[in-house]
Parts: sequence; structure tokens; C-alpha cells
Amino acid sequence: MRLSAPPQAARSCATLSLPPTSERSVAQAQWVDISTCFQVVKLCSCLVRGWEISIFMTHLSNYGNDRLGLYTFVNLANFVQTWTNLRLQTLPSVQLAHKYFELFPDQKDPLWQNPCDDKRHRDIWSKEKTCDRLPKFLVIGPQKTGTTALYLFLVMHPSILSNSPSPKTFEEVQFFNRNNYHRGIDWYMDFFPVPSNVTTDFLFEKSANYFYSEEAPKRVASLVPKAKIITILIDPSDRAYSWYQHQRSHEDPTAPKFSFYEVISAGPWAPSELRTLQKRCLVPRWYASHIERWLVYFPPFQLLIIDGQ
Ligand SMILES: Nc1ncnc2c1ncn2[C@@H]1O[C@H](COP(=O)(O)OS(=O)(=O)O)[C@@H](OP(=O)(O)O)[C@H]1O
Repeated sequence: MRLSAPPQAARSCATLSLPPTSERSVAQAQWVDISTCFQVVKLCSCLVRGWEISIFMTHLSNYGNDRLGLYTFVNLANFVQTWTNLRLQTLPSVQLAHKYFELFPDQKDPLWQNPCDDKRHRDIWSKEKTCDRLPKFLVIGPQKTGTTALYLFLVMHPSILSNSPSPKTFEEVQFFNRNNYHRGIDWYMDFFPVPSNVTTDFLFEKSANYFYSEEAPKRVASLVPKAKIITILIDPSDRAYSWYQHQRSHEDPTAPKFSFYEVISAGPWAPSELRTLQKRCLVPRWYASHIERWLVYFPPFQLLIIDGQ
């Protein structure tokens, strides 16, 4: 929404020390309640002639805020129309979104939180929904260390329940590491059963790519901060060789073109497809770096490292 100040709105603004730009965003204000919005409007109504102020409703990261945000925004618009001379204009939502993310590029990537962690959000959370369909622990990989075997052993226990399979990635949901994350929490929770007893049932998920994902630790910590994190480690060279054989047998078009020795010894001038294969083969073996990243977001007692050798 854009506010254009018509001539009538010209007032004494000498006390305002706003820079003389023709377009000034006031969206930095996180509109938590209506009174904050009214302060913003008060500011807008005091601007010199010809200035324009762009107001965006930020995308907020959980259901509670989204609902309050809409309510706030409607009331803000009503207030401006009723009590000021400011003229309201708007653009198609996609254009607004482009503009917003130009101004705040870091907010392109949302960070989901558990809607039930905050009482204010829980109070307005739909009665038909539950926050219990979230994992209590995660098996994060890395690939080829015996994670499938661990997964199968775990689901034999009557109180341990895992997600339903994904049509694309089989038993792995791969939510926290990839673009599935942008499908939102409902998409993720739909993979899990509703536990019959929240205290004694343990939901879990195994996605072997989480281990070395740059994004996963932060995202997991935001949504399920109390989750236990399980990783299995074997000799990194055994893991790399197993991964290479896995790629060959799973019809990776690049892997059959190169021997394992070529993959692990490729230098900076090797063909890019070989360098890419090498990176995918070897990056997960930097165990210490990846574990350090998880430890930024989780205390050590929440992390279990299993010797899979
Ligand atoms: N119980 C047990 N203990 C240790 N290791 C085991 C176990 N069961 C399977 N394996 C070996 O684990 C390799 C597969 O690992 P993952 O299941 O993690 O692979 S995957 O990432 O899910 O594709 C795979 O290694 P490769 O034989 O080199 O392919 C399995 O042989």
C-alpha cells in the first residue's frame, strides 16, 4: 500500500529529521499492535508535500502473527482513510511482494516457529489443528552411514512413530534442508500421525541430508528447539566410497563416467561436472565443521553421535 501526501497534508514538519527521499519505507516497523500502527500513521500525516510513504504488511513467520497482522493492517487502512488527508493507493500483490523483497532481501527465507510455543498464538490457533505432529527427534545422517538401518530398527518400537513416505524421497521428508521448507509447517506436519499419547509417543524423522545442510540446524532449532539430534558417523573414506557406489547404482549420469579415484583426486581444473560430483561426495565428510554448525543451535546434550563403524 502506498500513501501519497496530497497538498492538504502539508504541515509543519520542521521537527522531523527524515531524509528528503521521494519514497521512504516505514515498513521497518514491525507492527505488533495497533497503537504502533497509529504512531506510524501519525508520522505519515506530518510529512511535507509530495512525499510518498510505502507501507507493506510484512510476511510474519507464524499463524498467530499472520492473523494479527491482517487485523492490524485493515484497521490501519481504515484509520488512515477516516482520520487523515492521505490518499491510499495499492499495487497488485505480486508487484508489492517484489518491492518488499527488494527492500528486505534477507526476509525472502522465512523461519518457521512452532505456533504453540507462544500462549498468545496458541489461544488463537485453530481448534482443529494440533502442534503435536512434530518430531521429538531427528536422524540427520549423513548419507551412507547406516541411517536406513537405524530408521528400520527404530520404527519396530511400538512407541516410536515416523513420517509417512514421500512420493519423491521415500522415507525421507527432506523438509529442513531444501525448498520443501517453503511449503510451510502444515505441509510438514501432514507427514506425521497424530500421536495417541503425546507424552509417551515419540515422532521422529530421518533425512540423511540434514547433517551437512547449511540451513537445517537453524531451521530445526526454530521449529523444534527441544528435539534430540542423532547422527551416525563412520570412517569418512568408507562413507565417500559407499556414496560413490550408491550414485552409480542409482543412475546418476555423471558417476559412471569417472572412477572413484578420479572423483576424490580431481583438481581445480577438472571438468565442472566432475568437480560437482567431488563436492557432493566429499563435503559431507567434514564431520567436525558440520557438527559445529549444529552445536551453534543445540546444546551438546541434545546431540547424540553414534559410532557406526
Ligand atoms: N546395521 C548396519 N550397520 C552399519 N551399516 C549398515 C547397516 N545396515 C546397512 N548398513 C550400510 O549402510 C549403508 C547405507 O547407509 P544409509 O542407509 O545411511 O544410506 S542412505 O543414505 O539412506 O542411502 C550401506 O553401505 P554400502 O553397503 O556401502 O552401500 C549399508 O551396507
